[in-house]
Amino acid sequence: MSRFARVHGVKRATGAYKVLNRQVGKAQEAYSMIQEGDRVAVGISGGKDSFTLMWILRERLSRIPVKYHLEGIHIDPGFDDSSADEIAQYCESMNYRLRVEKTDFGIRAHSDENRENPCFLCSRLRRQRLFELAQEMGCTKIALGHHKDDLIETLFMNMCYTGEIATMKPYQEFFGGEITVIRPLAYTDEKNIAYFARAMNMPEIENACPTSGASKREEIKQLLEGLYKQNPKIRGNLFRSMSRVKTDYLLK
Ligand SMILES: Nc1ncnc2c1ncn2[C@@H]1O[C@H](COP(=O)(O)OP(=O)(O)OP(=O)(O)O)[C@@H](O)[C@H]1O
Repeated sequence: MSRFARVHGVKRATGAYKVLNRQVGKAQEAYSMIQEGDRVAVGISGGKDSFTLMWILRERLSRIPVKYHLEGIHIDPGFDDSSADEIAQYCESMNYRLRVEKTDFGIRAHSDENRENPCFLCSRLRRQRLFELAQEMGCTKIALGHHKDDLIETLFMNMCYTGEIATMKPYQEFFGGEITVIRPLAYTDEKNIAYFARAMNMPEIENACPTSGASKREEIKQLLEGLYKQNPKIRGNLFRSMSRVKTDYLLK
């Protein structure tokens, strides 16, 4: 355990820390996500996933031989002023570097001029800005806090709403490899992250988005939760199925 972990009182979360560390290590190994000298922009939303992501990337840095640089970026969707301030305060207290970018993406996505689903437009604008800022800051990798449950939900979202079989990749290159999105929590269950974040007293900063909690993704989440209650093996099987695709048994 690193000095960073001890200083931040990881003892209370030892079990969850061990699982988190093992699964992040496994993802890193499977995809060689971060290499020596990388400048990594970490997308910080104010929720448990991205705070846990920043924490574990920072903690590993003080323990593993590979050296890299972390830059937090928060894209403020413009609903209120207080959440960005709270995120900045927490990051400062943890000594994380953070850039806050004020935008009106959330407001625009919910205005009458937008004919799309607000979540689609908001996340597209946020992603574009995140890419631009990362490049401006000299980062070639962008780390996002998506976890195992997000990947399974995305598979279902794509099947149900776009008629495609696809998910988010743990390691995904863009613009011919100029920038790479990495998802170091891809092998980690949301439950473990939630337990870890609570035990570590990480703040969960209120999301002022009016669509939050009422999205299509939330419906899929509920559906999956129902399946997992019937048989807990289903989560693992669904996750594994994404890397065991029998294309010969699909339609043309
Ligand atoms: N406003 C934002 N600014 C920067 N990065 C963001 C922002 N919103 C989301 N992200 C990044 O995208 C990831 C997935 O976003 P999503 O909205 O699905 O969050 P989530 O599953 O609720 O996670 P979290 O607990 O981090 O909020 C986040 O973990 C974070 O890395």
